[in-house]
Amino acid sequence: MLRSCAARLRTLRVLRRQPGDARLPGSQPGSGKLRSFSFEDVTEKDQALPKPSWSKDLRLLFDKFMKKCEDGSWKRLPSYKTSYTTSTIQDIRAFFSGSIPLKEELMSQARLFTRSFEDGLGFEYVMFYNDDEKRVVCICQGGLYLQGPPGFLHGGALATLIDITLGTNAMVAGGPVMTANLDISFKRPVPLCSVVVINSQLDKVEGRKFFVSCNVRSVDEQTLHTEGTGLFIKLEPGKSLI
Ligand SMILES: CCCCCCCCCCCCCCCCCC(=O)SCCNC(=O)CCNC(=O)[C@H](O)C(C)(C)COP(=O)(O)OP(=O)(O)OC[C@H]1O[C@@H](n2cnc3c(N)ncnc32)[C@H](O)[C@@H]1OP(=O)(O)O
Repeated sequence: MLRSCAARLRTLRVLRRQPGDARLPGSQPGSGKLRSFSFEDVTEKDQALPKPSWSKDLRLLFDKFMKKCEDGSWKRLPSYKTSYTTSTIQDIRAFFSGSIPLKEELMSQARLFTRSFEDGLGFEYVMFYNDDEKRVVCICQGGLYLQGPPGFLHGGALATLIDITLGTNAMVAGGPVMTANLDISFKRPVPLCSVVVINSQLDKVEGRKFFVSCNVRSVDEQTLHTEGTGLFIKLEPGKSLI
């Protein structure tokens, strides 16, 4: 497994040097400098689709869940490198009542943490949502740059994946939320480059409070790696965050 990860790393290093790389909108490829930027420049590519860096396990799981999407009971959730799309930036600013602390030019350089690594080296994941069951499943593969103990996934990386899965579950049910509390029990370490499944469930909604829980299991479901619960608070339009 680690050997295939190393091969992917070599391939990615070669790919990284190719010209015309538009992964960082606003940057001149190869110049190392940032040019002035307009949001219209963003050509967002859906990151939650198969890539060469995906392992066979991740591809098989992806196919399995795409099959479940065919009758409409499950939906694949697209995912982008920014936390927003070109058309929603004004809505987001209005929603947060001007309390986004970054200037627009810097905002244009900001990236969703989990989509900031090069393909295969960081977080590779796809989420699927079942509206009737209020469940979100995240299939994910933590790459070589997410190491904690030698050969294993960093606990903070796993906590991040849990946070975005639980947060997405709350968000698809109730709109924009922020994490107020996360409680995670690490039971068995996750081997680096392996694939795990985060199964989350919306347990309860009390006013603006969304209570969500999850477990993290190996692909063969034999190993329970982690359990977690989270509290997410629905944001109120116009209420400043800071
Ligand atoms: C149009 C916009 C669209 C945007 C779309 C963008 C698309 C993004 C797509 C990417 C997907 C990402 C998914 C999200 C996952 C990442 C989340 C983060 O990292 S987030 C980053 C990390 N997180 C942060 O940085 C958050 C920092 N914290 C905060 O900003 C605020 O504390 C708050 C917003 C969480 C709540 O503030 P506030 O609105 O003023 O709330 P109140 O004081 O009024 O309380 C309301 C109720 O909640 C209770 N309650 C509250 N807190 C707690 C608690 N800890 N413990 C227990 N309970 C708590 C409180 O007792 C009350 O209960 P009750 O009396 O009604 O019964």
